[in-house]
Amino acid sequence: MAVYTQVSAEALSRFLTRFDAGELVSAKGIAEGVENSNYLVETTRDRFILTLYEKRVAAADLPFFMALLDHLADKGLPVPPAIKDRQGVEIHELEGRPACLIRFLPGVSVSHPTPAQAQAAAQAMGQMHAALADFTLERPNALGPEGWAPLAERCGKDLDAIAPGLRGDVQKAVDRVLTAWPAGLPRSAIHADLFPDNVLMLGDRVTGVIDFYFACTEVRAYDLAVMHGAWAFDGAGKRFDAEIGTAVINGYAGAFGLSDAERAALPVLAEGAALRFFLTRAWDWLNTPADAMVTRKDPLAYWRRLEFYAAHGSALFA
Ligand SMILES: Nc1ncnc2c1ncn2[C@@H]1O[C@H](COP(=O)(O)OP(=O)(O)OP(=O)(O)O)[C@@H](O)[C@H]1O
Ligand SMILES: N[C@@H](CCO)C(=O)O
Repeated sequence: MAVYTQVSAEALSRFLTRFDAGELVSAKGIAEGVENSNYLVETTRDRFILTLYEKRVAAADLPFFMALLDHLADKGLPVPPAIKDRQGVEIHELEGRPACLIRFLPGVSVSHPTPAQAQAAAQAMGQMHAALADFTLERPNALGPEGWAPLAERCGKDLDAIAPGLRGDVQKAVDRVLTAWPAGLPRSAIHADLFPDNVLMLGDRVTGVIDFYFACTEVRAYDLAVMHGAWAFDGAGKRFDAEIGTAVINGYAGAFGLSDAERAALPVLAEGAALRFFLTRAWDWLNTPADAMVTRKDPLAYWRRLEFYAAHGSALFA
């Protein structure tokens, strides 16, 4: 579920009077997603997504995310910008939470992408990187390489409750990846979480790229590494799909380009990306009560990816 904050019909109707968005017809909580509260709102004019930002999104970061979305939408990319009210304001407060009314985009996220869909999504990432070349705002990556050792430390010995010996193995993996981490690759604003559930599609066409709330300034090719890990394995991280992996790399390289240095760094970037999702999932796993209404995501699914990249990474991206 992802409705942490209930919005009353009265409060929502009042909220909508700030916009030229029509009057409230219906509002339904959206079950997908785990980070924020999302509603599908129908008015007499249109459909919108209402998002109330919860624990992981800091209000201070919203201007960066909204500027990024405006920048991409202005360049014609299928991303959902926030709707401006009559005063031109995008970021509001509702029921005590920061809130935005967001453009609704058609499409559905595919749970088992085909190579053609993976290629189209990777092309969309390439187009996004091209459009971000002149985006000047910056946001540090709180879940980037400098954050991994402290996060592993905070998970601590409880990691061994996920799998025996995991804590020591994680420390070794963090050390290994940080030692090999590339210096000097081009940096840019990136999405940083381009999983299949964050891409809306109709057939093989990308109709929406959503959920920019981890977007940050980072090594640009790291975005591609995140995508590769998220798209080219089954959910459990047990089976690698080489055809999807190739479609992701070729889709991106065809749309934006991939330098030799970036390609050579992909094995370690992919290991780093796997580590990032392993660590945040492990933290959530250890700190979310088993009976919470939120589905915990399996950290080991990303540990398996990390092991796969460590074993096969250099052959994979050659
Ligand atoms: N602009 C949009 N247009 C259409 N549907 C959207 C839009 N934004 C979000 N959705 C729908 O709402 C769902 C949840 O959105 P989102 O993934 O942003 O939630 P979240 O809680 O921030 O997520 P996550 O757990 O993936 O980080 C999506 O799966 C999608 O179905
Ligand atoms: N994509 C992340 C969740 C945060 O968006 C994961 O699957 O662990």
